[in-house]
Amino acid sequence: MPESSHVDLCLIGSGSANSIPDDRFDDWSIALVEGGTFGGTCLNVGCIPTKMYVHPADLARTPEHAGPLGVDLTLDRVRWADVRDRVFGRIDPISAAGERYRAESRNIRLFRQQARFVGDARLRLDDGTEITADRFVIAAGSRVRIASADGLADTPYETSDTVMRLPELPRSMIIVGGGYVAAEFAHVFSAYGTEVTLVARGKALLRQEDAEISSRFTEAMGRRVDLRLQHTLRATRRAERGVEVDVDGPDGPATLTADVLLLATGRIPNGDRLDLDRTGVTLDDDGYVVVDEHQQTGHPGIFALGDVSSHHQLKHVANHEARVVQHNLLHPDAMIASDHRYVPHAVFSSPQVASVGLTEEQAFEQGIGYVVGQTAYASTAYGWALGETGEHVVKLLADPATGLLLGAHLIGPDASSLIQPLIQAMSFGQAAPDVARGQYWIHPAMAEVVENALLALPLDGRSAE
Ligand SMILES: Cc1cc2nc3c(=O)[nH]c(=O)nc-3n(C[C@H](O)[C@H](O)[C@H](O)COP(=O)(O)OP(=O)(O)OC[C@H]3O[C@@H](n4cnc5c(N)ncnc54)[C@H](O)[C@@H]3O)c2cc1C
Ligand SMILES: NC(=O)c1ccc[n+]([C@@H]2O[C@H](COP(=O)([O-])OP(=O)(O)OC[C@H]3O[C@@H](n4cnc5c(N)ncnc54)[C@H](O)[C@@H]3O)[C@@H](O)[C@H]2O)c1
Repeated sequence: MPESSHVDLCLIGSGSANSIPDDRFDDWSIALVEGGTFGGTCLNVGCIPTKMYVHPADLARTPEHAGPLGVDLTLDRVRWADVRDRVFGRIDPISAAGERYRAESRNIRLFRQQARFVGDARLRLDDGTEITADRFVIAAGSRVRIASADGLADTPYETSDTVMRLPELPRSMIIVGGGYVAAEFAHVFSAYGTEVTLVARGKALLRQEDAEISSRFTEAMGRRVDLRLQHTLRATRRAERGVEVDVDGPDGPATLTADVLLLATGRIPNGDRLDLDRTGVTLDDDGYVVVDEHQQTGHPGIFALGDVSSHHQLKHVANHEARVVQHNLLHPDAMIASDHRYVPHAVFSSPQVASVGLTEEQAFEQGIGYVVGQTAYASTAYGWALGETGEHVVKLLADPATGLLLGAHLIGPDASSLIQPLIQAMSFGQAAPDVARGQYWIHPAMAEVVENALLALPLDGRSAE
């Protein structure tokens, strides 16, 4: 007969929720339910392995960047199997050790199954085990969205879940999508030597970015891959070697062939697979669990965090929300709110892109007054050292009345790190002139491009005070 148990806390998902139980929860009885690979998306198939593929890709492009500076280098080859085995030789043991640690813990019981709600605060696992709990945390993440195309069911294809474990480096690859995943893998595989065709239905790549950044990125990627913008996927089929893909573009239909097809067409939150209506938890129109500022769902004592409830679908957001939920579980009478005011993101492609706050288009559409300050990497001393030619920029938007930053958008080397003082300025309400002149900027570091963009804002030295 299937067992049933009652616990103080039930966590659904071992990604970000796994960081919640620390020694303050030692006297809580906890159930941790995980139906997939222990550790979730970021560790196993997301942020961490992808960036471990991006760094070797950056290295593989060194000869391209060194030549114009007078250093002739050649790339012999990328040893795919060694790259892959380094990545998963590092990650798989971390996942296994994390699982072992939880499985052996005194007060936490690990259930390695899929779960669904079958009643009010009542969860059923695949083997029939039922768990009731005083509090639940739904941290079930998201899954790959598969684009539809005739014949896809009979065509071999990869997604971000599988492509990093390919047995060998493909000679050619068709990537469908124009967002984060497509941008990062187009960089990785083209740098490794794969012939990449990138099929995107929009007029540009990374269309959620500020239009100027998206357009600069599209232009740069267009020089590296066979870029098919405004193309839709119609049909796919298995070919003698690899796949054939029929697409429709502005010049009519075309058939593309490649060894491998990679679908990078977004992610769907997993709330739809939990029968949440049985426990009074609602989903919004896009399928995300609805939570309040305390990360609490409509059902008191049931919290949600991360990709299952956050439109951002970013690990640093899931981590922040996990800290908020952790506090609110421990201090139900003094709950704290999540801070989603200035959520940054970066695309680890080449060039890198990083952004926080409003794009110029959003500021315009929302009728918010703004001024723009923009500086090219090429105009700073370290930009000269790098041989920058003007395509990489820092673009800032600020409120002309207060000098407070409204948005920051970077494209170029180390954009994901260079943006941090701008995230800090926005988070702590520091006005642009104060950030520019209230501290030293190391000369001649690349960060001077940020200083110069702050100084380029037409603000007459205005500060928030
Ligand atoms: C290729 C890729 C690259 C990425 N790169 C970055 C990046 O560079 N930076 C960044 O900030 N973000 C990145 N992300 C996004 C980031 O990985 C996610 O935002 C983050 O991992 C979400 O964490 P989570 O805890 O919400 O969900 P997850 O880590 O996905 O955890 C959810 C867990 O719940 C389990 N589960 C789901 N349903 C059930 C069920 N019914 N029963 C039992 N268990 C269940 C799943 O198996 C999973 O292990 C990337 C994502 C991808 C796909
Ligand atoms: N560096 C990072 O932080 C990072 C990296 C990778 C992934 N992620 C996270 O993972 C999520 C998923 O990434 P993603 O790139 O898959 O999603 P995305 O939402 O960034 O991009 C999806 C792309 O697929 C296209 N698309 C959707 N349906 C399509 C269809 N039927 N036919 C053709 N094209 C279609 C969209 O137009 C878009 O260009 C991101 O939203 C992001 O939150 C983050």
